[in-house]
Amino acid sequence: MVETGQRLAQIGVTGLAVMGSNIARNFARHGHTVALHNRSIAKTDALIEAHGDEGDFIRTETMEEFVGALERPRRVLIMVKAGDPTDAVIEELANLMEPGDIIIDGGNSLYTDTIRREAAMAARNLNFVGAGISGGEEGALNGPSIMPGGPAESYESLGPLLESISAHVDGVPCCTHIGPDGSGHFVKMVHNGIEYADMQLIGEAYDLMRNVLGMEVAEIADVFREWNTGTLDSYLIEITAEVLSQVDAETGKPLVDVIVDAAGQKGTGRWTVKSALDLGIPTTGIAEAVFARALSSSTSQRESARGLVAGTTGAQAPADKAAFVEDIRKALYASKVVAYSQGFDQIAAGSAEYGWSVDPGKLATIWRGGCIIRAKFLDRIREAYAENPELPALLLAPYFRDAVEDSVESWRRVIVTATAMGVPVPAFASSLSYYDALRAERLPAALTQGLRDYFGAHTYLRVDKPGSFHTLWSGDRSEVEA
Ligand SMILES: NC(=O)C1=CN([C@@H]2O[C@H](COP(=O)(O)OP(=O)(O)OC[C@H]3O[C@@H](n4cnc5c(N)ncnc54)[C@H](OP(=O)(O)O)[C@@H]3O)[C@@H](O)[C@H]2O)C=CC1
Ligand SMILES: O=C(CO)[C@H](O)[C@H](O)COP(=O)(O)O
Repeated sequence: MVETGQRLAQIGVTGLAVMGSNIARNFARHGHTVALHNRSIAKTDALIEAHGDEGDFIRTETMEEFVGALERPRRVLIMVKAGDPTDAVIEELANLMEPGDIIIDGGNSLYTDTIRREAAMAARNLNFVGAGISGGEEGALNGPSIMPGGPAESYESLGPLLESISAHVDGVPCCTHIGPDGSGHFVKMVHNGIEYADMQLIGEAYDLMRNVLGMEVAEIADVFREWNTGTLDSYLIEITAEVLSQVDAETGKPLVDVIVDAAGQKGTGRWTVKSALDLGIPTTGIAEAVFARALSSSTSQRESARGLVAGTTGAQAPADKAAFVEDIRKALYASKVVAYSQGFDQIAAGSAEYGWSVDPGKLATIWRGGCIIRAKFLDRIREAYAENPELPALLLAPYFRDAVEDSVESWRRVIVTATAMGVPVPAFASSLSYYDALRAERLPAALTQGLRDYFGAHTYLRVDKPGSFHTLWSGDRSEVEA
């Protein structure tokens, strides 16, 4: 119990599972006094027991005690399960807080929930900050990437605190104010969507080496290790080499061979695709990644389909293994450019729809460190937006345009070979189709418009004159202006 005159905490953390406990330790290690709270006291005690000597923690049991342990304006970071649990904790806190206090939701909340919660809290004169936090367990402890939305005034009080615990790259904190209400959670959602695409592309590259080239897992791990020294240098490529190098102690097999091949998902990738559909942005790389996880988990259907004919008779693996590995690297890089380009398109569209004014260059800057998609690549994205803040698409920035043009022949060879050999490459293939569609002089959408006009009199535009037109399909087939 905290009594008057006792020391008060600069920040409180409620929800002390993987993320909350490590962020609380991170705050404490940076010299901040941290009030701790968890629904069940066991997690609070476990944290104090194991790490109580790392800094100044205030242990609390009840929400009343927790709120009472905070200096004013009170700042509370919620790190509990997204959805109903977050609403329950917000309500409990709001009933105990006073005007001007700040509630920060650091979980993976849906941005529309954040918009709703921010408005509800504002009506009670409380500041609500929806902050995307990325970095997993290790990032939470040693420096995550933090994407806070909410009122700009809240960032004045909160910014220095959050920046102090974030990752830093070239001395720059990986934390910046993103924009109003749901913007922080929106960009975190797209970050996770890109994470899905990145991981799917890595998976396809692995599968090609394994099932087209017949390489051993350890040898593939070495390829990823090598790739991590070049333009693909990133956290996910680095940990791919680690996971592929892991040997299962029980069987002596590569760990990847004893893990069930059904990918889970908690929702952020799916939300990204739903939002892309609503915004009309073709985020195809992320969509393929979400669908690939869903297909992998359709276990009984996959079981029933196992006997389907492959039709790969006569298909041969490329003779030059090293050359094909290089083709895969280039296909991976080009597909990754497409996924990021689409993700940034979606952020621009979301920002325009909700009036957030999200700065893509600032976002690329804070994604350079701390988060799961951190990569050397992000520095190039930051530079691209610094050179031209009005870029029509990331893919069209000179650096990325050159990189993709340099990769496109390899990209095609990889997809042709994969298709001939019956190895699925949904994200590689759809990314190349996106690239081809984007650069096409004419698209078959003209025929779609003709068909729509035929069956539904939906009208079409002409290339040679203004106005909307309709052909009298069931009459004399003359054209009328609509
Ligand atoms: N794990 C990760 O890598 C990342 C997670 N996130 C997000 O951060 C948040 C925390 O994630 P993580 O640390 O993995 O923990 P979990 O998502 O597993 O959530 C567990 C925590 O939520 C609490 N909780 C659950 N239901 C309630 C409730 N009804 N009322 C009060 N508390 C409740 C639990 O309390 P109790 O101990 O009493 O059960 C526990 O502290 C989530 O929103 C997650 O999506 C964000 C980035 C990365
Ligand atoms: O936010 C995260 C990383 O950035 C979390 O780890 C999240 O759980 C990842 O999503 P999923 O579980 O759907 O793969």
